[in-house]
Amino acid sequence: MLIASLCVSAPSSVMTVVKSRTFREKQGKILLEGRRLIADALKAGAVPKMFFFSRLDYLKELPADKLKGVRLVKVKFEDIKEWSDLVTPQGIMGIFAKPDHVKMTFPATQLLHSLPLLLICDNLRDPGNLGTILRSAAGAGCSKVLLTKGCVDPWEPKVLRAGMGAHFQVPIINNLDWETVPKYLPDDTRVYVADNCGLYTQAQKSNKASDHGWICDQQLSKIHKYEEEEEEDLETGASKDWLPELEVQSYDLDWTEAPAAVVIGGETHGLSLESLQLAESTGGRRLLIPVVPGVDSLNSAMAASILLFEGRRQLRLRAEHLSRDRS
Ligand SMILES: C[S@@+](CC[C@H](N)C(=O)[O-])C[C@H]1O[C@@H](n2cnc3c(N)ncnc32)[C@H](O)[C@@H]1O
Repeated sequence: MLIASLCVSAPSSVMTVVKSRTFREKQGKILLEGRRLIADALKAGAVPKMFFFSRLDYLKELPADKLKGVRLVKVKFEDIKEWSDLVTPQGIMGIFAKPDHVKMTFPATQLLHSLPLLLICDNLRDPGNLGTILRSAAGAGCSKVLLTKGCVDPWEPKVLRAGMGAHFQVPIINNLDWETVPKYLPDDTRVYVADNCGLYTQAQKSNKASDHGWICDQQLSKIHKYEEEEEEDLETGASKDWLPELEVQSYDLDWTEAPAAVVIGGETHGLSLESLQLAESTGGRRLLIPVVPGVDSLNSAMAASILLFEGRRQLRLRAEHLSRDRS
């Protein structure tokens, strides 16, 4: 085992580079911290390039065959403490090649409990929220998590910290354009959008998409926005996308009869038009978690968790009924 002692004159500036999105994107490398996360990454087949550690014991806990050809650098615990994002630094950090979900091996127990339930994150910007969502998705047995362009990088240290190992339990497909999302969905998937519709309002009579039945207040405001844009377009002759009509249903009514994907909207702008269009084209609906009047919306991670565990409950109930019918 070849171990180098690193003379780092400005450790914090080295780590600033290693933790930056530019480093991850240009170099295709990520930083992982902590013994458990590093062990999970190695088990999943992630490729290590370099380890910083303060005690040899920490390296001995890792599988020796995975350390071949890896640069091993012994540093002072004070350095690790300075670089660390953890409340209790664990004395080891590793630089890995950015994992590719196709080449990763996910834990057998996770695969055994995997359900025809997917999650799509639509412009989620908050690292803590995304990490929490990934952890819930792994816990609920989601088969995949798709992140559209505009979401925070899942390999950012704060996302990794909140994810608590979920990155190596469930496949995460990142940086997707909406046009490519359907390629990652199983056949016949219905896409449902999580929608904090607020108060329902009987749509006023008009010739627009709001003609039929009950729709969300929020949807009405979006419709007004698109109507204004449409009027502008009449002058230029350009045609605009129309606002999809999607039924609203309470999240606790059955929605898992086909493979289901749930879209969670971003913290600031909520759901995108593209997510509504995909839901409409796949026969999906809006899922509403009813809240007490006057409460605006739930935090996106909370809403995602409620919906995913409800999806899990429904799928397990269906499986139980099926097995009872067969016996
Ligand atoms: C904080 S909310 C978005 C608020 C945003 N300002 C808006 O007006 O849409 C983030 C996302 O969480 C989900 N969400 C929040 N509350 C929900 C509820 N009561 N029912 C279903 N989904 C909800 C939705 O996907 C929403 O887009």
